[in-house]
This record gives sequence, C-alpha cells and structure tokens, in this order.
Amino acid sequence: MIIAVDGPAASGKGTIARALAKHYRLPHLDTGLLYRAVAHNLMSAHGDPENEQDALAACSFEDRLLDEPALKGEETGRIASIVSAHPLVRAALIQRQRNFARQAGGAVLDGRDIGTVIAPEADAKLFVTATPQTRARRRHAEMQKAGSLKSLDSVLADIRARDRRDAGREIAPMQTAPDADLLDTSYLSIDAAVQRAIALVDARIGRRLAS
Ligand SMILES: Nc1ncnc2c1ncn2[C@@H]1O[C@H](COP(=O)(O)OP(=O)(O)O)[C@@H](O)[C@H]1O
Ligand SMILES: Nc1ccn([C@@H]2O[C@H](COP(=O)(O)OP(=O)(O)O)[C@@H](O)[C@H]2O)c(=O)n1
Repeated sequence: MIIAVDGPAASGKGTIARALAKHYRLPHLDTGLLYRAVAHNLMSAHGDPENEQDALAACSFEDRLLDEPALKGEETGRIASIVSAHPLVRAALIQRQRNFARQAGGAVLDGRDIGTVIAPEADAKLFVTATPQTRARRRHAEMQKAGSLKSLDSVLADIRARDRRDAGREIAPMQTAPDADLLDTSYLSIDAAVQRAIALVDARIGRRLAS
C-alpha cells in the first residue's frame, strides 16, 4: 500500500505521515529532506540557488546526509524551495523517491508532489493544510525552542513566500491531487489530526477493496 501525504510547510504533514507509517507498519520517507540535502550541499559549496547547474551539482549525496540535523533549519528550507523549482534537480531526485514508494509492501511518503507526480497510483492520498497563521505559529514555536529570535510576523512572511514559490512553480507545483482527501489541521490537535488521517486512509482502502 502506498500512502501519499502532501501539503504546505508546517501543515503537520510530517507528523501525520510518521503516525500513518507507524500505524500501518510501513517505511516512511520525508521527501522534503532530499531537497533540503541539495540546499545544504549547495550552501556548503557557496553555489547560487537560482543557478540550475549549481543546484544540479549539489544533487548527489548519500542517504546518511538525510539524518544531518542542519537540514532542518529555516534557511535550508528556504533555499530548498528555490532549488526544487529547477527541472534538472527534480529529475535527479525522482527515481530515488519512486523506488522508495514502489518497494515491496508499500510506503508512506510526504512532500509536495507525491500524489501528483511521484506516486499518482497511491492507494490513499491526503492533502494536509492549515491556515498560514496557524502554520506560522507552529513553526515559530519550533524555532523558539531551537533558540531562534525571529518574530512571528517574519516567520509568517517566510511561510507565505514559500507557499507562493511552491504552488507557483512550473514543474510539479504543490497542488491537491484530484483524488486526494483534504485534511485541514488548523483546529485539530495532533491526536485528532492523526485519527482523522487514519479514518480517511481506512475509508480509501475499504473503497479500493470493494471496487
Ligand atoms: N494538529 C496539530 N496541532 C498542533 N501542532 C501541530 C499539529 N500538527 C503538527 N504540529 C506541530 O507543528 C510543527 C510542524 O509540524 P510538521 O509535521 O513538522 O509539519 P510539516 O511536515 O508539514 O512541515 C511541529 O512542531 C508539530 O509538532
Ligand atoms: N516533494 C517535495 C518535497 C519538498 N519540496 C521542496 O522542498 C522544500 C522543503 O520541504 P519540507 O517538506 O522539508 O519543508 P517543511 O514543510 O518541513 O517546511 C519545500 O518548500 C519545497 O520547495 C518539493 O518541492 N517537493
């Protein structure tokens, strides 16, 4: 079984994808980490994120880089959203994600284009959203815990800029797959959001088995 979880920054898609993976005993891939790894390599090489060749040169890395805590930083996320708009970068990362999705037994993947590009054949697709204000509050709280002094307003501005870039790019833009279930977590606790996600996936699987 393949489960695709897409959505914007800090919507809760990673939290939900991890919980689904645990519930259904499936391996999980946070595909945002791949783009963050490219951003990290590019920044280490002092490359220009707008330059497609610089970004392409940053695309080869081993899986263990994905465990690097530095990938989680806000600046890395911002640069990731710039390099991810280059077609050659997306092409360089696509097979890795498809192989993960199609492994025996299935998988859960979260990102921006899982249900639309990476695994359009997924058995269940969720598009996880929350208002920009809610997402900014969540990201701000995470950043404060990590010692950041950035204001909530500036985190909100970053979130809006990232949404615009991710939804507005020409290749594999962030969008809801026509057969995805929408899950708005703005007014749901983590537990409630996870329970709702499991119910939506169960309903999809049930429908598939019945058809
Ligand atoms: N429903 C929720 N209610 C409150 N906080 C949440 C909820 N879902 C996620 N969070 C918190 O918001 C932050 C971002 O969640 P995360 O799952 O990492 O988002 P994403 O993967 O979409 O960027 C984390 O600190 C997480 O614990
Ligand atoms: N499948 C994906 C996953 C991430 N990305 C890009 O990578 C950036 C970082 O993704 P992420 O999922 O780690 O970001 P957060 O939602 O955790 O903030 C996004 O802003 C996207 O530009 C993408 O283009 N396609």
